[in-house]
Parts: sequence; structure tokens; C-alpha cells
Amino acid sequence: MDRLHIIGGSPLSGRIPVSGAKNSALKLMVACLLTDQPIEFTNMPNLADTRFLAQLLETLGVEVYWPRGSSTCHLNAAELKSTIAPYEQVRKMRASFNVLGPLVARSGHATVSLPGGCAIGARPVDLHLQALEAMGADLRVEQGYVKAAAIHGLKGAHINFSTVSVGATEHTMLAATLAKGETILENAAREPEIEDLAHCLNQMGAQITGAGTPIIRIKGVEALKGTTYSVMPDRIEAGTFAMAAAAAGGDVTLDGAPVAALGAMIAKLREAGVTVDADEAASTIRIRRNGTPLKAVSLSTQPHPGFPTDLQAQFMALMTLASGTSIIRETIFENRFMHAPELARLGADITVRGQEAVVKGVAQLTAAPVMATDLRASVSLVIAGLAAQGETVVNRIYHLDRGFERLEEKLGACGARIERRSGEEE
Ligand SMILES: CC(=O)N[C@H]1[C@@H](OP(=O)(O)OP(=O)(O)OC[C@H]2O[C@@H](n3ccc(=O)[nH]c3=O)[C@H](O)[C@@H]2O)O[C@H](CO)[C@@H](O)[C@@H]1O
Ligand SMILES: C=C(OP(=O)(O)O)C(=O)O
Repeated sequence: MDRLHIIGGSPLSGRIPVSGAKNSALKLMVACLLTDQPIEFTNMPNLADTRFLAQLLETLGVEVYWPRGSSTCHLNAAELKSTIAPYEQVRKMRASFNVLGPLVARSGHATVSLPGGCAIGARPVDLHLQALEAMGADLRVEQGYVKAAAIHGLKGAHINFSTVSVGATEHTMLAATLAKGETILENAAREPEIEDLAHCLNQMGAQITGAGTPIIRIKGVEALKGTTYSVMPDRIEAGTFAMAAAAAGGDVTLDGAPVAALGAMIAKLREAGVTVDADEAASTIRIRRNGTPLKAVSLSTQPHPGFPTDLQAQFMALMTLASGTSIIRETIFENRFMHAPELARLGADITVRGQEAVVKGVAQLTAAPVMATDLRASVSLVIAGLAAQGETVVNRIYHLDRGFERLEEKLGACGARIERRSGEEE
């Protein structure tokens, strides 16, 4: 099992290229199921999650051509050989569940394993299922699988989501592209990845308006066609490096950053006393902190355009070093503070009370062995390790490999002393 060894305490300096967005790529890849023509994705991040989804698509009959290390991925779903997404493949990665709607839209039926809960929360899929039912799918849940059929195709529906859900919004949007008639989604999620998916689907011939607002309209079409599409840059990866630079200190410029998608994060970093120069036209964000103390800043995670839950752990790592007390509220997932006890091993002072973490800043973190528990929690430990005195070992980094491409290489290029090693946990 791989682990990271980090010798902290030195500032970061240099440029970091931002990779394609995992959370966009996963839904874009699923869109290939909606057409029998080839699709080419560029700026595709090489991650455990995207490679894993490619394998599931292959199980369904999609021809995948994606050489190792390449950021261009070709998918061709000319003929599907299966409409069954097995437990082993959906259990390991929740985004796999999103093949359900497209398979039903294309083939009239599908059997897809329920994804189940995960470390950060229960994460039900009731909203996904309600939306597909509203579109005329006949659903049964048996032995952990959703069996769905719409032999005469899906039909447009008016759906008002009771909770803002990124996954349910994207899933329904995908399925509605081939439905008969118009689908209207109210209380839709507004995350930038939803706009990215809508742009790609529209390039494929879909008729979607309103993505990025709470009301999305999708006029169903007979068929979609192939396209070439560039995956948007990863705002969570960019935000993570911004916080690493802020925590370790130094001067780092992020290249190819989705500036407009990072408004809430940039505002919080500035409030904390970090100098942030964001240039939307150049797609760069420069982060500087040279000796200025960090100020404690409180926040509450919110659906976009609020502060993203996927950056909460990283911000907490930063706040462990601020002067004063910050209160961090997690409102999206019920169990997303597993990094708190691990950060405490590095000397952080954090008290978790339900959905709130009270972080009292300390003057210095000190190195320790720690354990990654989920994707963003893992990287928060890397951030803390970069700022801590001594050698921190982050164990179980397979979580990290789900969503960060060449992390050690990118940080190492800015002077971080970070190395991946294999073997027994430390
Ligand atoms: C692959 C991907 O893009 N993952 C992102 C996606 O996850 P995901 O799409 O799973 O997150 P959702 O936006 O759906 O979840 C938001 C909340 O709604 C609840 N809910 C969701 C669906 C449902 O049917 N019923 C229900 O109750 C969830 O349990 C959660 O409490 O958005 C999250 C919120 O920005 C991010 O943290 C994840 O990184
Ligand atoms: C929670 C995340 O991913 P997923 O929804 O795939 O679990 C994430 O990207 O932080």
C-alpha cells in the first residue's frame, strides 16, 4: 500500500498546472452511452476514478481507447453488450450509478447496483430514482440492484428536487436528453460541472438551457451524435493547491485555473490574510503568503456558488495554523470531519460538535504518522504535513489517487519535499 512521506516546513514556489476535473469527467464519460457515435475527450485526468469508470463502460460494451498517461480518451458506444452495472463496480465508485438513466434512455432497460453509503455519509439515491420514475421508468429495487425499464422510452417531466443534488441533477439531465418532450428541473444544482456536462451534451445535439441556474430545461431529441470535448479544469484541485501554498507559505501560480468557479474559495483565502491575484482572462491564480500570519475565518459549506464541501477539509488544515478560532460547519454530508482527529495527531486543536468543528489555531504543527480516510481528507493531511515541522507519513493514499493527478510531482516542482513509497504502513 502506497504512502506519502512529507518533510514539511519549507515554503512553496513555482507554477502548478491544473488538471481536468474529476467530477466533470466522470459524468461526461457516461454521456458516451447516449450515442452510437465516437466521442473524444481531451484534458481527461488520469485518475483511479476515471480509469475505473472506463472499465465499467468497457463491461457495458463501450470501446475505450485511452493510452496510459494520455489526457485524450476515445469512447465509442456503437453497440452495447450489457445493461448491467455490477455491485463490485458501482460499490467502489458512486458516480458509476449514473449509467442507469443513460442506459434506460438508450436501451429501454438497465440493472444497476445501488451504490450504498460511503465514509462521508449515507448518500441515498432517492432523488435520482424519483426523477427517473417521473420520466416514466418502471423501477424495482431487488437484492441491492435497481431494475429499471422504459420499453417505449422515457418521457419529459416536471421535476422539483426537494434537496439540491449534483448527482441527481446530472443524472436526470443525461436521461432527459433522449426523452420524448420537455423535462424541467427545478431546484437544480448549479455546480460548474453541470454546466460543463450541458455544454458537451449540447455539442452532441441535445437541447439544454439554464444549466448553472436552479431551473434547467431539456427538450428531448431523437438521437445524439459524437463530438470532441475538453474537460473543464478541476476547481477542487486548484483550490487544494491554493490552500497548500497558503499553509506552507511562498508564492505559487496555478495555470489553467477555473477562476470564475472559485469565487467563494478565493474570498475566504483573502479573508484569512492570503494575497490572491486571480486573472480570469489568463486563467491564473497567484497565491502569496510570506510571513504574514493567517487570520481565523469561519465558514459553512453550501451548494455552489457557496463554499464547496470538497474543499472543507483543506480549509480546516489551513485554519489549524490561523490566529484565533474558526468555526467550520459542514452542511452537505453528515460525516465529513474524519480528518479532524488525524489533524489533531499533528498538533491541531479541533473539537467536533455534530456538524460543527471548532478550530483553535496553533503556532506550529509537528509531524506524525497519519491515515487517509477519504479523498479530500487525505489531501488535507498533505497540506498540514507541508506546513508541519518534521517528517509526516500519510498512509492509505489510495484515497488520494482517486482524485489527484501527479500530486507529488506537481508539489515537488514547487519545492515540496514529498515522496511516495510502497510497502507496510508506518
Ligand atoms: C462525483 C461527484 O461529482 N461527486 C460530488 C457530488 O456528489 P453527489 O452528487 O453524490 O452529491 P449530492 O449533491 O447528490 O449530495 C448532496 C446531498 O444530497 C443528498 N442526496 C443526494 C442524492 C439523493 O438522491 N438523495 C439525497 O438525499 C446527499 O446525501 C447529500 O447530503 O457532489 C458533492 C456535493 O458538491 C461533492 O461533494 C462530490 O464530490
Ligand atoms: C466526495 C467526492 O467524490 P465522490 O462523490 O465520487 O465520492 C469528492 O470528489 O470529494
